[in-house]
Amino acid sequence: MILVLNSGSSSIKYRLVDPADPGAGGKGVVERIGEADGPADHTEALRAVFEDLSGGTPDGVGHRVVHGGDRFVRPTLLDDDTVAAIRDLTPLAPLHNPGAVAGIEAARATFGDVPHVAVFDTAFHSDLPPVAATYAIDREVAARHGIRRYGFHGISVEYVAGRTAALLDRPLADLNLVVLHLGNGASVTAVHGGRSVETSMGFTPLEGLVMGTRCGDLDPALPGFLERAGLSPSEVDTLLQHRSGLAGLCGDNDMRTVERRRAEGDEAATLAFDVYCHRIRRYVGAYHATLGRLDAVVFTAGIGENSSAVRTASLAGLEGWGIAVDPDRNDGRGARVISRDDARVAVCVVPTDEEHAIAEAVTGFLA
Ligand SMILES: Nc1ncnc2c1ncn2[C@@H]1O[C@H](COP(=O)(O)OP(=O)(O)O)[C@@H](O)[C@H]1O
Ligand SMILES: CC(=O)OP(=O)(O)O
Ligand SMILES: [Mg+2]
Repeated sequence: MILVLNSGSSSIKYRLVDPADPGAGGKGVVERIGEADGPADHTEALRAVFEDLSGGTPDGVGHRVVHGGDRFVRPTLLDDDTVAAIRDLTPLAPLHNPGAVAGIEAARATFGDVPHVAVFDTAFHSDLPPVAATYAIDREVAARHGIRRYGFHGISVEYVAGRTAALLDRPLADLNLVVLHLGNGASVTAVHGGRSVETSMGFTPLEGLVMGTRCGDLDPALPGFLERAGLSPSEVDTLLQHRSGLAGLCGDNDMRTVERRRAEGDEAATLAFDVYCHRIRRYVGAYHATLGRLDAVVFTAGIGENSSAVRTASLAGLEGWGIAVDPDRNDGRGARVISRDDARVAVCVVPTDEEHAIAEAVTGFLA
């Protein structure tokens, strides 16, 4: 059994995976770490996970780590040195890496005798073509600080690309895909023959699509403008990471609530929904151009898998590009093709499973 941990700043999602039997094993989430009614810290949270797993010791532990920087481009066995290196990457992923490090340290203290393996969101994008990875800024400044596009959600996107090939019954090597991972964080990736060739998140997971609380793309002059207007750098960070996106536009970061309010005619929620979908459509068009030929648009993660309204609105008006969603198929469930039979480009819904992908990676490190 492999224990997979997806540690956030205030929660630990966990899953016990039997690689030989994907249906088996328990899972759960411990939330509100550090709050009055929750566990005091990640170690105490892991104790609750441990109890829930009724005391069994896993054969290995897999950890999702969002930012691997330049150093980590494949699943990596953890020791004191690699944990320190992951901690050093915190400034690049302030929302994500601290929780991962806390989870890793607590888990290594709890399960000291088994291999711990970090699996990175950035790894799948590590060989992005230079034209897609390079920001047009002074090369020396960029080199000094390691400034380039890293890309994220790679564990999910790689897994979903493989599943899409199976769903379409075509070799992944032959497919050009646009994969939309729409969860709390949201990104879009162009996948050519199983490799990431363009992706919307960049140096950090803030760039690109509109997200639950993150702004995505904006004029790079804005942070400097806001600082000159009196906000501190950390206030600007908080604004763009936590008080933007759907939450900034309408006060709600949960797409279910946004959709309900929109159905009731709420103007702020309607604009938030429209801005969210407009941004997606723009990226689908841009990545179609990057790929030249497009075989499938793929929706995954919480919003991508569950919101038929987002899928419809994001792809509306693209019939001339060979993209047309069938309303009945769109309303169905599970992994499926939702495009019309006469459309040139397949549109797919493919549930992601980051924990399964991480468990598979850990298996390679077991004796
Ligand atoms: N039925 C649904 N309709 C619309 N949005 C949904 C639905 N179910 C879940 N979501 C949305 O999915 C998002 C969370 O996605 P998820 O992939 O679980 O995020 P993460 O793993 O990044 O925490 C939330 O915005 C939530 O509102
Ligand atoms: C990288 C990222 O944004 O992850 P999440 O969607 O889990 O917040
Ligand atoms: Mg997620």
